[in-house]
Amino acid sequence: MALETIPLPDAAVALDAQWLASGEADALLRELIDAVPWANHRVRLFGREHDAPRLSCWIGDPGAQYRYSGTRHAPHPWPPMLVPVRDRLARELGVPFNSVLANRYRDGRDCMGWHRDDERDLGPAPVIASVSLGATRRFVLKHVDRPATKATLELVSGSLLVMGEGSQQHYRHALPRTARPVGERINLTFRLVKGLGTGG
Ligand SMILES: O=C(O)CCC(=O)C(=O)O
Ligand SMILES: [Fe+2]
Repeated sequence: MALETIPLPDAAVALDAQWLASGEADALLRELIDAVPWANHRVRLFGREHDAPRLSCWIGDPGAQYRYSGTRHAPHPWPPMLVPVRDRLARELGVPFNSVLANRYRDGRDCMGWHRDDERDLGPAPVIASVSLGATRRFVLKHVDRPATKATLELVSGSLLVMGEGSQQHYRHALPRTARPVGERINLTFRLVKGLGTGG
């Protein structure tokens, strides 16, 4: 693993452009397209509900619930091909990830708006491991208090982006839409949901 630090104040962010070999990344993309029950999640924007511009699936250990649009959702069980990926990330990063949000961007119109992954269930300083498969897409980070402090990263197939301490507290991130013709992409954000089984 060759993680390179992205120099951003107040946050530990690192990128390994070649965490998976390209053949491995291609195979995983194909397998996940078939194995995952992709669905349109609903998102709330300015008080109104819309279909998110992407397909998603929340995957994890039983009890690793996920909140969106004000509702708690039970996780889909781990598809077998994600288990070695999760275990390798846990080993290399020292974080016992128990869930992953899988997002599927069918083309350049699919995207994700500015947000933070700062759900209370992830604790005050979550480490999020983001694995990208398929088409290269642009990923942007912007400091919450200083909008001039930002970074633009090209997330290629097989890359691993680690958003560590401070990254959710001090930055927002987004995956903008693009008019360029781009193929399909899957992104996997591995997370550690705390307090499993407490029901709180
Ligand atoms: O698709 C990406 O690279 C970003 C996904 C993301 O930010 C998320 O799942 O919270
Ligand atoms: Fe995110």
